[in-house]
Amino acid sequence: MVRTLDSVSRVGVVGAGTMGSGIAQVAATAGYDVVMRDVEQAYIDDGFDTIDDSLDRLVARDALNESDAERARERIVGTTDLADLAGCDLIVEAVVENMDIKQDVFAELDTLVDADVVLGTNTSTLSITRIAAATGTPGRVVGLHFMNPVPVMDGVEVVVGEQTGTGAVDLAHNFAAELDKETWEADDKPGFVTNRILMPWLNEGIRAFDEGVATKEDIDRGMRLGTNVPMGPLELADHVGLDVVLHASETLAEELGDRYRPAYLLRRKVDAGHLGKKSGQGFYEYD
Ligand SMILES: NC(=O)c1ccc[n+]([C@@H]2O[C@H](COP(=O)([O-])OP(=O)(O)OC[C@H]3O[C@@H](n4cnc5c(N)ncnc54)[C@H](O)[C@@H]3O)[C@@H](O)[C@H]2O)c1
Repeated sequence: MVRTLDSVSRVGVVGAGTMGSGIAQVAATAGYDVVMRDVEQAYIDDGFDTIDDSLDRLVARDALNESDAERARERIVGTTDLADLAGCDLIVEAVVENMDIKQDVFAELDTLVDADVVLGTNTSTLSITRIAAATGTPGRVVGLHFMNPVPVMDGVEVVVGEQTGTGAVDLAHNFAAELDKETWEADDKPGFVTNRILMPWLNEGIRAFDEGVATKEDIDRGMRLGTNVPMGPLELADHVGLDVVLHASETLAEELGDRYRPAYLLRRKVDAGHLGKKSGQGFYEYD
């Protein structure tokens, strides 16, 4: 038996980067006390800067009132000490997308937190089952795949590993609902639903551009106007980060074969350090 939502009041978030800071923010906004852990104080400080900016933007557009934003901010505590997660009722891991690092984190968490605490992972492409294998309690490990940017996106993908128990799955859905997110469920197969379909779509957009099918602007316009998506493949790839798209595509290609092979131009952009919006240049240029 794992803890149900009624007994969750403190949430531990491992990793204070793009996703961890967002998850900490939405959990705190929903009223949970949050302990956010990263390996260095500088990363925690960056995480808090991201949270402050995001809360300010929400207040500016009247999506959140100022006192609720302040209260949310006060509910989040940062730490570099994993042991500070010991009293948490639910853990969400959002460290770098690397199996060895995630397995180390889960092995440590397994001995640190009570045996009925659900351990969620925000992995985009890695096997939940393999992450869970680093623990002695794989039944409590579940995929809790938030979308970027977490405070803006409405959906969370719940991923069920080979040994994930129904209690952990139920808690994942219920917790996401408490954060005002809708969920869908995927079996633990490479890329789950979202990245399995998104990654080849992005790569095909990049190949279409490289092969001269249309200008980059027209590829994006065509997909926006033609299929009613908010962003076309080249602008979305820039937004996600070209290094992130490359890494995810490589992981999926290892498992699913050639149809997931990254586009040549994607690799060339990453080799050049053109990573998209975050580096100021990708398929487009940014200020
Ligand atoms: N960025 C996205 O668009 C996106 C979307 C969905 C899911 N994800 C997944 O979320 C996870 C995190 O991605 P991100 O974009 O936030 O990465 P990020 O690089 O912004 O942040 C990762 C953080 O983890 C920290 N970290 C590394 N080892 C740690 C440890 N042992 N303990 C605590 N912190 C540690 C790093 O210092 C860094 O601050 C990955 O699994 C990624 O695949 C990312």
